[in-house]
Amino acid sequence: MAVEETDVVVIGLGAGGENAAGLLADGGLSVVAVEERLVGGECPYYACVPTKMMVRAAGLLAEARRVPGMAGDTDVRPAWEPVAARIRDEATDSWDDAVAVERLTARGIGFVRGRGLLTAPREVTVGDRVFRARRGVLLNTGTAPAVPPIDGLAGTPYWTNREAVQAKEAPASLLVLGGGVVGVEFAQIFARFGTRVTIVQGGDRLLEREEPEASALLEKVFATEGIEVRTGAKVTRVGHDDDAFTLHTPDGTLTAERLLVATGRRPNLRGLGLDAVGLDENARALEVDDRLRVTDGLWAIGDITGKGAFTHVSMYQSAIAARSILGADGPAASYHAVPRVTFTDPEIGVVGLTEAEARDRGLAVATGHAELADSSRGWIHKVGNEGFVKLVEDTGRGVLVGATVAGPSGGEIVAALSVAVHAEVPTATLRTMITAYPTFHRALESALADLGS
Ligand SMILES: Cc1cc2nc3c(=O)[nH]c(=O)nc-3n(C[C@H](O)[C@H](O)[C@H](O)COP(=O)(O)OP(=O)(O)OC[C@H]3O[C@@H](n4cnc5c(N)ncnc54)[C@H](O)[C@@H]3O)c2cc1C
Ligand SMILES: NC(=O)c1ccc[n+]([C@@H]2O[C@H](COP(=O)([O-])OP(=O)(O)OC[C@H]3O[C@@H](n4cnc5c(N)ncnc54)[C@H](O)[C@@H]3O)[C@@H](O)[C@H]2O)c1
Repeated sequence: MAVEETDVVVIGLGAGGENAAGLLADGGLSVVAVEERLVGGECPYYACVPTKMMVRAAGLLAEARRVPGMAGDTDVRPAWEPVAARIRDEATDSWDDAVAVERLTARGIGFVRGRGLLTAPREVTVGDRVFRARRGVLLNTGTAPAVPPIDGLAGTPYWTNREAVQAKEAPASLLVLGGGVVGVEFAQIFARFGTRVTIVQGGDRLLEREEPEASALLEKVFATEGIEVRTGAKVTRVGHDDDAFTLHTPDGTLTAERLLVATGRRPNLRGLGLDAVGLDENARALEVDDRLRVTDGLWAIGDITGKGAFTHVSMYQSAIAARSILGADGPAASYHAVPRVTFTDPEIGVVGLTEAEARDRGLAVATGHAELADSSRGWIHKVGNEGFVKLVEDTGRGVLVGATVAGPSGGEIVAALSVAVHAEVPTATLRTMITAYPTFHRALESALADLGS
């Protein structure tokens, strides 16, 4: 078998892999890009983009339902068809990546559809082709839904995010297994389209990685929207017949037309040939240095690095990895100010550390809190004004190390605090800032005033 020579092989074209392949080609290197499914990965076809189209549609319904008592009357009759059509036609091209492939090849990148396998250092095999990468290999293989080994679940037509974004109609009822980000976003979307939703969460609260105040707020809002939340739940068995799924728990059974499994992700590391380069394919994540290097001639970016499973992290890392592969200088990767947004209503925008994480690191911590409803804008906004600002200060250094903004546009407002955490702006300086009246972000002033009190 003839070995094909190239400078770099990229295995897996998630958001970061696609971007890095382009940067490397622009930098003058020959690049072979290997993707077994769809170029662009999870985000454009099964995750961020289609789910945020759903969030937008569900938000329109919620706003229309808020009209009575504020601005007249509405008669809201949800229809899923425009949502499904938009995802099919505008977002995913019927889950076809021809345009994305064309974008790659137009930049001179060699595209190979297939499963990439590391067969030796700097060597990748795809089917019957073998590539030797002079500079090295970049891995961006991402994650797949993790499905728990619950008795009876395998073999049933349960949904993961991949089937849920292809829904042709909103089901009459839906059980959501898992109350993390995926679970809560889909739960509220479908509930707003009339689906009777129950979240069955193993952890003791929703969004257990975020501030407990955010979990409590979501649980309160979900209750008002008719979404049932069962926390601390243990599902022992899953049943399915033509009409329904049944979850068996020690407290009884739950039944619904559809079941969405949203219990986390598993990294696509198994079967990648990591043992051929002396690495453990059973690891939760690949250990990378601050240039995204795993070992000599091997780089990794995206969800498989365990630095935050978000598209913006994958993109951020792709630029650093590409620079490293090109031998160019530039800032090293730093993760002290990773932002993330749970696109529920209220949105939960977060940056950096939660209070618990800051305390676990042994920092001297002060927190500041303000309710959005108590701000002038929150009071004016009235219906749908639930939310808060929570700041986490490292009092030793006098800087914010984390913040949460929950509420209308929480994911946008938190950007101001991302700047503060990223640039380590002294809280004393933040307190001298002028915030426009009457904006939601004026609540930042109140939260700053509350710090340590
Ligand atoms: C429902 C949902 C909603 C989300 N919403 C958001 C959001 O709003 N904002 C946000 O920032 N993040 C969101 N995320 C997370 C986001 O989707 C991921 O962080 C993002 O896709 C980045 O992943 P990645 O770059 O690691 O690779 P991925 O997108 O996972 O892509 C990896 C690619 O590698 C390919 N591959 C794997 N193994 C091989 C192999 N051996 N050979 C060839 N190809 C291979 C796969 O087919 C895949 O195309 C969401 C996730 C889910 C599940
Ligand atoms: N808006 C966004 O940026 C966005 C949206 C969706 C997903 N994501 C990314 O995708 C990642 C994965 O999200 P996710 O929600 O799938 O995972 P997750 O790890 O955030 O949450 C999974 C939840 O499922 C629960 N769980 C696990 N096993 C269970 C079981 N057997 N029964 C009941 N509950 C169980 C856990 O307690 C946990 O709370 C996120 O961490 C995030 O990085 C981001």
